[in-house]
Amino acid sequence: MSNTSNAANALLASLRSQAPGGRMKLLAASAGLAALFMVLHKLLISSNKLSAKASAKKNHLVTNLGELDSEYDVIIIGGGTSGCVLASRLSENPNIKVLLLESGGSGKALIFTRIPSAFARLFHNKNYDYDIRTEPQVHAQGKTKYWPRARMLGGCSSINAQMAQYGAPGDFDQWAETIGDDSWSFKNFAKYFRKFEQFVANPVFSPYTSFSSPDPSVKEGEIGLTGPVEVGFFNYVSEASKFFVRSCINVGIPYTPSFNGANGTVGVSRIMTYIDSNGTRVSSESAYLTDEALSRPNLTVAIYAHTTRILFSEPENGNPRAIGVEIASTKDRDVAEPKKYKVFAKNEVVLSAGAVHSPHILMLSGIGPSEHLSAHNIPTVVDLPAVGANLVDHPIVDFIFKDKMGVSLSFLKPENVMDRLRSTRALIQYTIFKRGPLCSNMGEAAAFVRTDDPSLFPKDDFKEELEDSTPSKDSPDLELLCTPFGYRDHGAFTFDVRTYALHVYLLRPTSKGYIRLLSNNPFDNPSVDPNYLQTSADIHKLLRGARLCLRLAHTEPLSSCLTHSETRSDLDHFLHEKTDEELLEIIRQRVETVYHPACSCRMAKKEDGGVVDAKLRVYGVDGLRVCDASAFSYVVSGHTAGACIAMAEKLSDEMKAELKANLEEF
Ligand SMILES: Cc1cc2nc3c(=O)[nH]c(=O)nc-3n(C[C@H](O)[C@H](O)[C@H](O)COP(=O)(O)OP(=O)(O)OC[C@H]3O[C@@H](n4cnc5c(N)ncnc54)[C@H](O)[C@@H]3O)c2cc1C
Repeated sequence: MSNTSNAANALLASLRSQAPGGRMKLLAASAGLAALFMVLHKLLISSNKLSAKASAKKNHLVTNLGELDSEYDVIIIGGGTSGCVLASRLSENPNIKVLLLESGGSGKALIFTRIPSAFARLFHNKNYDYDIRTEPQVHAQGKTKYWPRARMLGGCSSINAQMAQYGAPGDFDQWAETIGDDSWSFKNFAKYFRKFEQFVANPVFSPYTSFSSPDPSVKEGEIGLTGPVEVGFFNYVSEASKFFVRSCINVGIPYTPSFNGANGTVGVSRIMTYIDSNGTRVSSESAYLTDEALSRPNLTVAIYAHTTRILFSEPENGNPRAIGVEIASTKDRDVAEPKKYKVFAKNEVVLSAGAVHSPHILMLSGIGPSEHLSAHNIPTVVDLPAVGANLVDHPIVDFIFKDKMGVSLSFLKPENVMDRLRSTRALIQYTIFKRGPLCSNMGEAAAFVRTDDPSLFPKDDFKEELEDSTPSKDSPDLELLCTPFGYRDHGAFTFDVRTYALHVYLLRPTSKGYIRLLSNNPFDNPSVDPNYLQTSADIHKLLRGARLCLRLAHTEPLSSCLTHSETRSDLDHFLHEKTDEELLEIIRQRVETVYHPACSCRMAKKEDGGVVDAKLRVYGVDGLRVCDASAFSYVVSGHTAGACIAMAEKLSDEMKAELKANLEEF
């Protein structure tokens, strides 16, 4: 409401101040279209709210925590990317009674999660985002960084950039080696990617076109066709992103039809996305918590149900056992003494609250570094120092250029009447055809490269030897991305000219940080420190990536798209003239999260800093597992949602088999 009236006021103001007689018709047309924009916008939002309310009612999402049963077979904490998969898959067995607890509401009820380009509109809104700020980054000019983390069903899959690239095969082989269990190796684990994927060919564009006439380089079986998560190439791709792909090929990055194949992920391509053929985001809520799943009598999904701690029994034969959870309504988060409820788990509790909140909840429950827990008056249940340690995140650096050819989508954040006209047209196009610029997922194309590739980084120009942190030679350590407009501060700041942006991020950082408690109030955010650029290798690899981005901006055909005569100091047309020292300082100043925190409860041997074993069971306690990005052994060389979904598919299969055996015993 406030956004639309702001737009209307801005439009009226510009009409009053600018309108000379000759432009009256254009302005009147703009006013008409802007009014239409507002009506469409309202209609979209209200129809979405109505259908969301209707569907919440029909699907019995529980909001009154007093209505919950006292006992379930399995309780899952966190209805995010991984939690929705677990709840849906486990409850396929009608004999397993499952409770899913989510701190937020429904994600698919929100219009800004549905429209692929709109996700940043939910950032900082405390009803939908935990609105986390990191500790000051010692190696990045002491600045704190904003970390969006979704509070809603679907979790971060409801607000992410929908890029469906899952990492490199070597990542999973390294997980298998780290934990000493071959079920995690790519050759065994890849079947879980195929299990969740439902590839739908876009008749207008697809590198594979269709499986009846596949691209010769793509083998059938390299992508799943029948899973719940629709993936494909239905995202909008701006002209500049197509030029980016060609410029990458021109500097020597090979074209690849698939980033997820057995041949590795190195190369450049248009990105496959979690956007369906109807131009709508596919989240793990929309894919797994279907009407059919929600109507199962053995599945209960409680929303606005914030877990305050896990409950344990006294140790009987050595280990304490997780027997249930304590919860409070998220709506009471500002109440001094919120009402608490207890729900018990007959078999297992699974923690899927994400890389920030899974270690947070463990520590609130007494599992973590004992001294740290005591400092916050939390009695230790298990002294497990690795909880919250080993946090790794992908750091990103952005470069912004002025667009010369009108290909930028900057108009989606309108600055003037012409922008409003174009965004109205885009909204109409989306409303009627579910196509067009609003279907941009922002990261439209990407390139994955290695910093030791001599064709991109010749030894004469890049002399420094950098430690190889990749798991195998087919794994990249840098990703280059293009977005169809430039922004800073995660979209909070845009430019008053049309812009285009290139970004580079480090895929295998060696810098490590932590998650720690700030207080013992379960509604407070924890302390988050990714420790960006702690190691010299990390910043020097980003420097190589920065040089490559700047080279691409000056390589045809992308170069002709950008106004290189532009001398504004907040744009980057002349950055390639800077010395390495100057560029290193710019990297320190600009580094941000690319939203992929992981490894804070990592799967590894206990003596190597592990929190969970190969079956994702927490060391030293029975009946408790962690399944989400926090359990990654190492962060994947790419985007993290796919590996979370596949991990949850794997655990569901294993738990179903174990629980079936248990149920048959009784
Ligand atoms: C802006 C953004 C863009 C991204 N872009 C991409 C991309 O393009 N492609 C990609 O693959 N990945 C992307 N990612 C990363 C990816 O989405 C995440 O790594 C992944 O979704 C994490 O899944 P998860 O299951 O670990 O946690 P989440 O999905 O974060 O789920 C955790 C859930 O637990 C809930 N929870 C937390 N605490 C409690 C509590 N106390 N009680 C009850 N519930 C609780 C949360 O509300 C949340 O729903 C992006 C992430 C963001 C934020």
